[in-house]
Amino acid sequence: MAEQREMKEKNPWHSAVVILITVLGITAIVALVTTAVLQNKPLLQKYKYGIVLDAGSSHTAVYIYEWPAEKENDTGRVHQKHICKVLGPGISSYSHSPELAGESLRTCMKQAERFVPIRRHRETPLYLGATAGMRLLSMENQNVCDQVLGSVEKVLRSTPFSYQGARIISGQEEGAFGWITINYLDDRLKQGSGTTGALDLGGASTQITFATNQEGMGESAENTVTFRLYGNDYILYTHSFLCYGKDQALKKTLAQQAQVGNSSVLDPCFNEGYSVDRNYSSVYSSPCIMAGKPLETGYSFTHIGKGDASQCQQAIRRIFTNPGCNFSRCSFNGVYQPPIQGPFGAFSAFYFVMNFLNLTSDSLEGTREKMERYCSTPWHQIKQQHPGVKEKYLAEYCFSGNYILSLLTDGYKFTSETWSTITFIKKISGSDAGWTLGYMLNLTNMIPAEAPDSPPLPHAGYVTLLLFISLVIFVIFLFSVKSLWPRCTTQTQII
Ligand SMILES: O=P(O)(O)OP(=O)(O)OP(=O)(O)OC[C@H]1O[C@@H](n2cnc3c(O)ncnc32)[C@H](O)[C@@H]1O
Ligand SMILES: [Ca+2]
Repeated sequence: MAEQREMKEKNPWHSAVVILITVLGITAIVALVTTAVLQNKPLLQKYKYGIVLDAGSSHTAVYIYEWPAEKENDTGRVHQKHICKVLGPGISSYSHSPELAGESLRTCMKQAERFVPIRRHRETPLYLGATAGMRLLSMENQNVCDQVLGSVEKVLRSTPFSYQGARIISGQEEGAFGWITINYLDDRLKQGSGTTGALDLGGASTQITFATNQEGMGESAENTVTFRLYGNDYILYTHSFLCYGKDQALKKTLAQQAQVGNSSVLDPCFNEGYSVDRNYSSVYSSPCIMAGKPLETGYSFTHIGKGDASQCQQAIRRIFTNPGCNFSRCSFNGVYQPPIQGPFGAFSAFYFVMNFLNLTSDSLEGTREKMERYCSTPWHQIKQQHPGVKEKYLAEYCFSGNYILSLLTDGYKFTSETWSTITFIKKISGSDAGWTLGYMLNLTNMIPAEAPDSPPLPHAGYVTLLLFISLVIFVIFLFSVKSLWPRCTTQTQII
């Protein structure tokens, strides 16, 4: 017994010191890991905001974006918090009373004041970008165009936000920023791998933008945009076709079918049974249709639907001119276009129309067949089937679907094979596809040219490694203490 007590006394494993060291060791490891975890835990999230007004030809929309304050330069962090659609037409339609253009924005701007926390108002940048409607107005009457911009500027300056300017953006910017938006939202820019091309169909213009390799891009400098984003270089092909948005294309197609003096126009792009009286001046009231405009347009005509998709496409094909191509290859109107490189995201009216027609996942042949069927359905039946849909949109879907088919195939040269690379999209991760997000990211320098330095290990990996090393040290320590024990025991036995 005495021997045993002596052994226990001499056994360091049972001594108070060793127990204390063990407890301290475990406590130290727990403290170390807890500190590592807490150190990297995000602080209470603080958000920043940005507002962009998309002053389109058909309407204006106010987009409010939000992002975590400390993650500004991380891709995919900015998202759309709210969209407010301004009531009434686009600002370019206020040419007869420019001051009302600004007034039309007030309701949405009041809404924006509620969506952005008051303490952030002063620092929130506010931009307005106007697109094809204002480009056309500036061609028609620069003075009125300036008055409209002055009127929206006055109202935007009166808001509590940090007003950064209202301007007409170029077609190149519209295309390139649309491309940035969808690739940013898809989180493709940081990876530096494949990107998605952008197809945007507005009311007055349409844009095609895709990344391409350098070969051949020297052919047309005006169609080339280069970016360095997150350390990757991109060469983009982009073109904006003014007057080829769906409203202007409809006017062009109708003007080409109408002969002044005729009291009726039989239109294959409208359903049979459709019949509306129109004035010739409404058809020719656009700088897009100046050519061929008769001196006397004060007549009216009855616009009658005939409902024939293939005839409609023939009529549409005639609005794409073919003046000869001065480059190695062209899309239409003598515009350079390198071979298309998919995949593509097609948004705005591409989506509205194809979604309504239930054509977002059909083959090219399937799309043609469905269009034939839709156009040949009598107008009264179409109205019966879709009682909740705005009649103007409903009447135009036969034209719009055929226009999209023709623009993509006859215009941009998509084939049965490449058609399947197009995805019709409205939103990506809750944010609308369109040029506004890319525009704001660019103006606020939120996409750095070089990839930001990141720690060699992700946070979880860092904590795991720390835990592992601590455990190894602790185990080594225990073994070294234990290795003393038999020696002590032996000594005891000898004694
Ligand atoms: O880019 P620009 O050419 O300036 O024009 P926009 O910005 O005003 O054009 P949108 O993309 O907002 O809309 C494109 C067209 O789609 C129309 N549109 C909007 N919603 C629609 C819907 O649900 N169904 C059919 N057409 C729709 C709208 O009237 C325009 O003619
Ligand atoms: Ca637009």
